[in-house]
Amino acid sequence: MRLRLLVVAGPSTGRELLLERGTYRVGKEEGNELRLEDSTVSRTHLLVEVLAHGVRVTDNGSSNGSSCDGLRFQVLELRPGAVVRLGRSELLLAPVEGPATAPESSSATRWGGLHGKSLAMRQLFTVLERLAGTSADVLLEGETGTGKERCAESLHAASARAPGPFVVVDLAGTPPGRIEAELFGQLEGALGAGTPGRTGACERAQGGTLFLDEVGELPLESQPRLLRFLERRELKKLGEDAYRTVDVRVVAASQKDLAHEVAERRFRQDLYQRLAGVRLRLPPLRERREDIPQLIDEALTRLGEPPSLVSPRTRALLMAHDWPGNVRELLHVVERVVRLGMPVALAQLPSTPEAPSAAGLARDAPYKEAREHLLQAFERDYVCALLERHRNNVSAAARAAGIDRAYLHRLINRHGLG
Ligand SMILES: Nc1ncnc2c1ncn2[C@@H]1O[C@H](COP(=O)(O)OP(=O)(O)OP(=O)(O)O)[C@@H](O)[C@H]1O
Repeated sequence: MRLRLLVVAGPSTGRELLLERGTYRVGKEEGNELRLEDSTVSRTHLLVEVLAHGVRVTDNGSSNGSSCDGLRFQVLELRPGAVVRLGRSELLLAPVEGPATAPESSSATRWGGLHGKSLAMRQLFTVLERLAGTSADVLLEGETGTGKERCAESLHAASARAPGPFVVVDLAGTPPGRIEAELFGQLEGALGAGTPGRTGACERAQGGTLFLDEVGELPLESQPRLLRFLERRELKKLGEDAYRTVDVRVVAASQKDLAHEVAERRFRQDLYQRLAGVRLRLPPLRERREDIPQLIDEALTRLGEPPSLVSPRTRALLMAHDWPGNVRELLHVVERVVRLGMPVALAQLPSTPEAPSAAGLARDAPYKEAREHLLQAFERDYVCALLERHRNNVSAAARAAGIDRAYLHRLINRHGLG
């Protein structure tokens, strides 16, 4: 794995150093491989030596010392995801490609408002825990409903900024012509006589965290202003002459693959690089099905219901589903079960590859194959609903359906519903 050291806080935020082999120097003097324009950093503050699975960092007799996870060190071996603090600057050790996820995983199965026991989520918790102690900006990537906003909120709540505001701007839901006023604010009369003045989200987030949802939707012409804000934390309202400085952490999120947007020239490369310094991916639910039972139970507890409300059979069904709407969709289904007291049948879920609905049937498949597919889906759906209706009493279910009990048992086994 190729690694880089990325400056995530302090005056040189955004600067990075590729670590290939040998020893590198970090400090405020010219001539260091990574130069930090930070007066609280020594001339050559830190030595970084590349090892097989990480790096070794050595404090080079600095005046203000070096620390990691709040502990001062002389010599330390770092794994990807670690953050080192020198003076006011913070350096993150991150892989060159892909998200800044650490191979180490937390033993916790929740972090703030995020639940999950899968390896991917526990690795994410390790990185989030470390990032909470820094002021690094973060880019969260993931499909709809994977928990990007929840993640940003949890990061805010776990950070020293928690007493400050958490301000959300949905760039997909704001008309392009209004985005700059929404972000930076406007002076009274700036957009014509009588238009009211307003404070933008970047300023309202003073002392706290700004969450930029769907940052990929930011129009190209507004991108330089956001870049300037990210680099200098300076803004001016529409109609204003002078810049003002704010102290804000920025967490941005995107469903779109921003690197692809850059390749298509819809997103500026420099803005992407500034945003993607620390990139975290929220995996889709279908890649971490083992989290589903916990998410169901957590939702039931929140709604004041016992885990037994969702039967093992329904759970099996929910585990098999592909969840294109991810955790949001799962929570809606659980809420529906609670609210309507309605069992979940396959027909109520969008089609999954394992159990297609008639609507999802491939019409261009050969007739026999398509028919078999549909019958399988019908059988599974029917048996599920039947068992739910009869609270898993197979005899009663068989009687009501007018089929033999042994035959119903065979159907249950064939579809793995036992
Ligand atoms: N790991 C999780 N544990 C508990 N709840 C979660 C988790 N992930 C998401 N949720 C819940 O799922 C719902 C959707 O999450 P959220 O709004 O954070 O997703 P998102 O990725 O920001 O979606 P979108 O891109 O559509 O805005 C919320 O109710 C959130 O609380």
